[in-house]
Amino acid sequence: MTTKLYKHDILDIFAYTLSTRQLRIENIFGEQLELPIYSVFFKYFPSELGLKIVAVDEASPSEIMTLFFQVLRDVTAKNYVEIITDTLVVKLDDVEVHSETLSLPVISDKTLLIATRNEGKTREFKAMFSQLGYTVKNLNDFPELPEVAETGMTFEANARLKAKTISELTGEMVLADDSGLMVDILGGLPGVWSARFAGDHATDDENNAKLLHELASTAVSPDKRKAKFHTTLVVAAPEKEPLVVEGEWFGEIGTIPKGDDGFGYDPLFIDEETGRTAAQMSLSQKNKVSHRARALQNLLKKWPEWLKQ
Ligand SMILES: O=c1nc[nH]c2c1ncn2[C@H]1C[C@H](O)[C@@H](COP(=O)(O)OP(=O)(O)OP(=O)(O)O)O1
Ligand SMILES: [Mg+2]
Repeated sequence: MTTKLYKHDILDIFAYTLSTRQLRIENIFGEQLELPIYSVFFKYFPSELGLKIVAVDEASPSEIMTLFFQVLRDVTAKNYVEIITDTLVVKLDDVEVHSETLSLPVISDKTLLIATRNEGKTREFKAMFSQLGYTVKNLNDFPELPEVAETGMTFEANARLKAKTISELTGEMVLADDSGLMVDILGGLPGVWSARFAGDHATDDENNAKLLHELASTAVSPDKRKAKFHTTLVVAAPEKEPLVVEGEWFGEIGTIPKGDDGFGYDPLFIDEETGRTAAQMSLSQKNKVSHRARALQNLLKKWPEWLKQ
């Protein structure tokens, strides 16, 4: 007897299994497999549905979410947008996919060009977008594309400049990120000049040293070292009005650099929630709380409407 598994079956099974931590799925022979979710050997059997089950063992929430999207795509052989609008509530520790029409951006060949040469940003975007099935490329993959002069006085102006210029040159949909550190006692500096705080071709270490120097005389107590990271993301595509979102992350500036992860001012930026510097966080930890992660969450909410433009 062959059990027909349709999309809603799979969704029900997934929602049930992930909530009960038991993975229960009927294979094409109608046998039910009761398996604990996190030591699950979740095997697809080839069937007329074209369903195949992949071994998932000790998977992390993001890996299971990737599997979840893969199952949905395999079962319906459709792209994310159709599938996601039917997704049930799936709770996985700190990753939640809601049933209302959450649509994920659909990019034809699943490649997204980021108008940046900053590998620190790119590493974070790669981690975020790979969970949604996309390959991220940046301007270092296209050396023939020009450096865009950031003549804007705001993050949005610069992000628009970067996204629009590269989109017009390539005819592609392009995401740009203009971001920076804004320190209260410095009146919001270095802000849009964060990359050039210590001079036109300053390194991260030089920028951090300048920041410590600027604060040494004026801001001894922690309450005088309040700061935030800001990101403005702009998506530009031919014949469309650009999509603009932003995100912020609050904290304070440390007195000595701590941590080896991240990039830019991360070793000096102390997250207000955890008291750890951004450089003391792993990539996935930072990608849950950072200004960039928050901006991306805002982007994913606005994306479906923007795509229909
Ligand atoms: O998560 C972050 N953690 C630490 N520092 C950060 C972060 N996000 C931006 N920042 C700093 C780095 C750079 O000094 C400036 C961004 O300047 P910004 O012009 O947006 O980037 P960029 O010039 O390095 O590369 P690009 O313009 O090609 O995207 O703010
Ligand atoms: Mg820049």
